[in-house]
Amino acid sequence: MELLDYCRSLPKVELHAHLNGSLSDATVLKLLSAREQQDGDFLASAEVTIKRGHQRTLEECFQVFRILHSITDNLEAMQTITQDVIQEFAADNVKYLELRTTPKNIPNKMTKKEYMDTVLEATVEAMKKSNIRVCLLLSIDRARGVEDAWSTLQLAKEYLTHDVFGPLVCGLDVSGNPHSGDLKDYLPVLQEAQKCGLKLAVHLAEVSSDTETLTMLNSGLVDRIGHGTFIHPDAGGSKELHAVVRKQNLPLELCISSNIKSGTVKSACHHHLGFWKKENHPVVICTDDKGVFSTSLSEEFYLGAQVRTI
Ligand SMILES: CNc1ncnc2c1ncn2[C@@H]1O[C@H](COP(=O)(O)O)[C@@H](O)[C@H]1O
Ligand SMILES: [Zn+2]
Repeated sequence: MELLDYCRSLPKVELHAHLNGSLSDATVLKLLSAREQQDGDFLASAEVTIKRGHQRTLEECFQVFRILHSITDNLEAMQTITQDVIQEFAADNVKYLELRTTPKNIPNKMTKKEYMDTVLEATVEAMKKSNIRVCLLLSIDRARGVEDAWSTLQLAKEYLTHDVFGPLVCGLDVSGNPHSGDLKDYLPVLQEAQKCGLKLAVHLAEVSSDTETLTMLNSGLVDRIGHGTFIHPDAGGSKELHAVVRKQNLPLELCISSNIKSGTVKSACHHHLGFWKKENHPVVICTDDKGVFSTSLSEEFYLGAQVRTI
């Protein structure tokens, strides 16, 4: 059996997938045609996704998210994308999926609660149709400010006691452009989240940022690290930083295509998966944004097999 087919045949777990970043070309086209903007001044899906061998800077990736958000700015679109994305992961033989998304308030269109209710309802429906278990992380976008983070936490807390949605909400994610804001400003929100029993997955060291990363890790609030690209000494991380991650034995969510296509890692064989595997450190291979980076979890497993651990 070909390696890629073998990767497809494996039952898989996906722990790091942003909902709006996971839109397939088919879903983007569906949304565009629903808006009848297909041949207007709107971007075609081919300009949204980053195909094999192509690259964008992280800044350019964040411009892509803005485009995607402009076509998912209503409840109908949110229902469509949630169902499509879950169904696509299920078709890739993903059996357990943790989806993360940033609740958004769009004046006259949806409140953050309506946004999340719609995502959760669509998740329940999608699970009935496919053989997949899905949980949700509510994302805090570090570019949206601390006030916005408090309101997202408040929403997450309300779900914890909800009969149907409660068991689906497993924690918070902290993401967003790593060049925006300072994560230490979010510590009070995250402390409160931890007190409420919410697990915390935090994007850390996606770009070189030793001081911020150490502050977050020393807070004892982080349950899983997203990316951690610049933690290990070979990537310029300090010995202290490496030692803290080892001591806390914090799992790393690794997204190979995302890092290569956004230019923070040179190639699959240079990926830090190799370093952490060699240390026998807990890692999980994930997609990050399967739509934007034009990938699937099976393809990420395939790339992972090319990472050298010598
Ligand atoms: C490429 N590496 C990354 N680094 C940091 N944050 C990222 C990201 N990829 C995605 N996001 C975060 O996820 C949002 C899109 O999904 P949702 O609208 O929440 O469903 C982006 O706006 C960003 O905040
Ligand atoms: Zn991410």
